[in-house]
Amino acid sequence: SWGYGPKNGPDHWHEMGFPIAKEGARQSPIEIKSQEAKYDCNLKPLNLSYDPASSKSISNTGVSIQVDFDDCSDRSVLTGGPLCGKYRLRQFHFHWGACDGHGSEHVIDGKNFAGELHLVHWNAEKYSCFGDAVKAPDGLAVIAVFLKVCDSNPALQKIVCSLECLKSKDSKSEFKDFSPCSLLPSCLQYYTYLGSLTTPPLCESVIWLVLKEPVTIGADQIAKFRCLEFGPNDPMVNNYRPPQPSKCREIRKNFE
Ligand SMILES: NS(=O)(=O)c1ccc(-n2ccn(-c3ccc(F)cc3F)c2=O)cc1
Ligand SMILES: [Zn+2]
Repeated sequence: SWGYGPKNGPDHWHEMGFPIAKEGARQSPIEIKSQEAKYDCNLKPLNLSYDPASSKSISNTGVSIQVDFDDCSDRSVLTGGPLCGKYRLRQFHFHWGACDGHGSEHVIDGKNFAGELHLVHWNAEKYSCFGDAVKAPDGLAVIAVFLKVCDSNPALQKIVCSLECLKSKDSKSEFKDFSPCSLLPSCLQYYTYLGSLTTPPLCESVIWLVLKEPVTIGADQIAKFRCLEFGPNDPMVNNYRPPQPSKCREIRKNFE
């Protein structure tokens, strides 16, 4: 099935059952040119209210490392920003490169970061389950946080320590009492645009919130991400989709 290799990677997804990859009007990620993003004074600050007790498990999905949350009630929610309604946190996961010079999905003024964290939320006010929300144009809201290789990040250490038992595809461990807001930068200024999931099924249902400020990850920490595997003897690296045509989409920012 689809992946990130030379035969099943992003350039092949359109011929692997996901024509939207080529034909879509709002595909993600995109390159963000900061000077072209329009400051919108009506954009509210992001309001995050996460309950650490709602974290459930961490798993190697075969394409990323993912922490899943209990989204049966409004325990971890995102409101504000450009959003109408309450978006429930379902999972977060990462994308990263084989080396520090690339690995992020969004690109800012031509700069690639070493990785990117995605916190995936769904509109629980309008839709009854994630599966319904993922098909709606306002169904999902994903916060993207760039990872910059610098000092070690204590907030990532619990994740990094759990990777040793998650090397293989479909491995899974319990992962309780983790506070996802510990992964966020102090400044929550953001860019926002309408886009899609960045992997199949590539649904055009995501309101993207790309934070301007990166967070750090230590060289030793990202090295452990690179020891994970897509499959046997197939190191999990470069699990990112490159920027897609902007197709004259408006990008807004909540800062001047
Ligand atoms: N990288 S990202 O844009 O944040 C991203 C990319 C892909 C997904 N993704 C993949 C499959 N699903 C999914 C899971 C359950 C479901 F019912 C429907 C889905 F599309 C999903 O949400 C979720 C997030
Ligand atoms: Zn992602």
